[in-house]
Amino acid sequence: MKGMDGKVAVVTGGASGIGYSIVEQLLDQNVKVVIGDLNEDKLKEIEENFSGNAVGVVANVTSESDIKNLVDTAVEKFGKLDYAFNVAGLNKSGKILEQPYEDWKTTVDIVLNGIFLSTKHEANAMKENGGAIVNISSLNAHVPMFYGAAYASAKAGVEIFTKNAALEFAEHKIRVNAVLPGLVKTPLTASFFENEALQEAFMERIPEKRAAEPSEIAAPSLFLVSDDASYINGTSLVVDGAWEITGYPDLSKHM
Ligand SMILES: NC(=O)C1=CN([C@@H]2O[C@H](COP(=O)(O)OP(=O)(O)OC[C@H]3O[C@@H](n4cnc5c(N)ncnc54)[C@H](O)[C@@H]3O)[C@@H](O)[C@H]2O)C=CC1
Ligand SMILES: CC(=O)C(C)=O
Repeated sequence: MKGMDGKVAVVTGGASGIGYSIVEQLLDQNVKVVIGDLNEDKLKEIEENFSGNAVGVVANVTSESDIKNLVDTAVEKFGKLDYAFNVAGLNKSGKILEQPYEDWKTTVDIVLNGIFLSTKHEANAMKENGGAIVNISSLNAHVPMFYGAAYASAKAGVEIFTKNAALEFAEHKIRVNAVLPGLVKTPLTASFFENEALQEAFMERIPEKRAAEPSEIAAPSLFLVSDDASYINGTSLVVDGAWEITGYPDLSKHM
């Protein structure tokens, strides 16, 4: 992709699933990568496999000092920061009537507050020379899902936050875009694929009749930071195999 050779990127949540696929594709484009994640063992394994080109930093996206350290590491090791992919996330949603407030707060903290902290520090490191940021939201930002209120609310927050950041950072030549994946086969969604009835219900609604592979979310994410997307800013790219058109199945029957 245009302009990527020799760039430096930070990827939060890069030890698994979509984030890891982004890391692999960045390394293929000769981009140096600094990964922030909680999974120390996986970070060590990645560092060993891609010696010198990928650096792992144990970082919790809800900790401002961890995020600052992550960004500082990229600048110290590789001299600059050009791209950032804010991917870390989880889903501790549940029935609203029964949802423990702690689970609600954990979800919003990681999914939404983590994106704020990451974007803030990444953009501060980019503001002299410009750059590009991709925030991973979800189709749930547009379409509600039974028992997914905390996650969906936080992901909708990520989408509008991304547009606000694009507005504020344009003067620094930093583009900020959101990617909204549909169903992707990763450890996060493993339980969906273990429940046959649930899987069938999803497939009835997804016109492509399949979940995405992580690489199918990573590739459009890389496109958005590349020079090929130089006039794309503040947008939301839905990558869902046309699922948004049909809406979520009635999961209450299967959970
Ligand atoms: N898998 C799917 O169907 C979809 C996923 N997404 C979003 O894509 C992103 C990546 O998800 P997946 O790759 O599916 O999940 P995953 O579970 O495979 O990977 C998530 C990564 O984030 C890390 N992480 C979790 N909490 C963290 C924290 N507080 N600080 C730092 N790292 C943390 C985990 O250790 C893990 O490596 C998430 O934001 C998720 O909400 C969005 C739409 C669909
Ligand atoms: C769309 C989404 O975020 C899922 C299925 O986790």
